Amino acid sequence: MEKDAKGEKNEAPFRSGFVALVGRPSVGKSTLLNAAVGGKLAITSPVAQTTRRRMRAVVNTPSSQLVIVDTPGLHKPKDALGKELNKVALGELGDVDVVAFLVDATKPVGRGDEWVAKHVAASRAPFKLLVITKADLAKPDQVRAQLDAASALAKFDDAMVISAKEGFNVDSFVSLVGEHLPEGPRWFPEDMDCDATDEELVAEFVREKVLNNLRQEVPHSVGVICDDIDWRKDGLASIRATIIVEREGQKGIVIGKGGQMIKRIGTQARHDVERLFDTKVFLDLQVRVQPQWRRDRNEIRRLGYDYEE
Ligand SMILES: Nc1nc2c(ncn2[C@@H]2O[C@H](COP(=O)(O)OP(=O)(O)OP(=O)(O)O)[C@@H](O)[C@H]2O)c(=O)[nH]1
Repeated sequence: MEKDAKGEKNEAPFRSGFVALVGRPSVGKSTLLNAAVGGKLAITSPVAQTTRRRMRAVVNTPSSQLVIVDTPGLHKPKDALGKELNKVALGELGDVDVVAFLVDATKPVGRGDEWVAKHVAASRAPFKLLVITKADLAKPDQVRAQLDAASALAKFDDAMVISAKEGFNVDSFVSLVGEHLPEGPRWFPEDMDCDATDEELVAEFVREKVLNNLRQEVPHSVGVICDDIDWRKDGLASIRATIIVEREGQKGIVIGKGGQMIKRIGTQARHDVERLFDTKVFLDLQVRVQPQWRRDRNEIRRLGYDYEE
């Protein structure tokens, strides 16, 4: 907490948001992501279809929470599949708060970098950071030349040099990015030290939106289950989730007049889920009344809460 000239407390706002790491294959994206998290991936998705899905990790600091999304290495597409993969990686640039463009210190800046940089330049992300990686493998002159060459590829808001392998400037990367995220809440619990499944994350987002919109009316008697995530061939995700309440009256409140409330909850949750999964999402929300579900220990577990005997 900072104090201003009058000695009054001046609390800095908490910041949170999404960060995309982009760059050519093998530039060091995953290594940076791992180093930033400190070896412990709070949230990862090492599941099937890794080509379509990205790793994501949550980095917590006292003043910020970064949700970092790793992308498949970008390359000039040679075929339809390459195009498809690139589309996934590039889609990420559309809706993140920070884009970090990684350039390998040891490889001459080339047409591959240029090609990725063009997309970075076109991104709407409010903060674009140039990161020269693998500094431990390059001489200072080489790093400087690399900085100059890469800086000319697009308009960056800042630039830095790191070595994820040696931990050099990784903390600075985290704090610089953190400073440029929008004000916002901690999306994920700080002590979340286990992997969360995609289903759990979706349920968490939906539940958050229900609580945000209906703070007074539907207190803790609401649970959310994500019933199904269908990763479609076209890269989109079709998701079904159920909001569970204890009484009919609560169901009406969650649905709202003419379905307005459930629509609002769905839109807000979908937006978050799309940012997290980095793909277009269809989110189908149902509301189910299940009296006293909180007394059913299996149901509680199914809803993702710990049940203590
Ligand atoms: N010496 C050194 N090697 C590094 C550093 N960062 C990454 N590497 C190495 O570079 C190689 C590629 O690193 P990755 O992190 O897998 O690269 P990536 O960008 O995620 O690769 P793709 O998933 O193919 O796009 C690995 O062998 C890393 O060990 C670094 O700071 N220093």
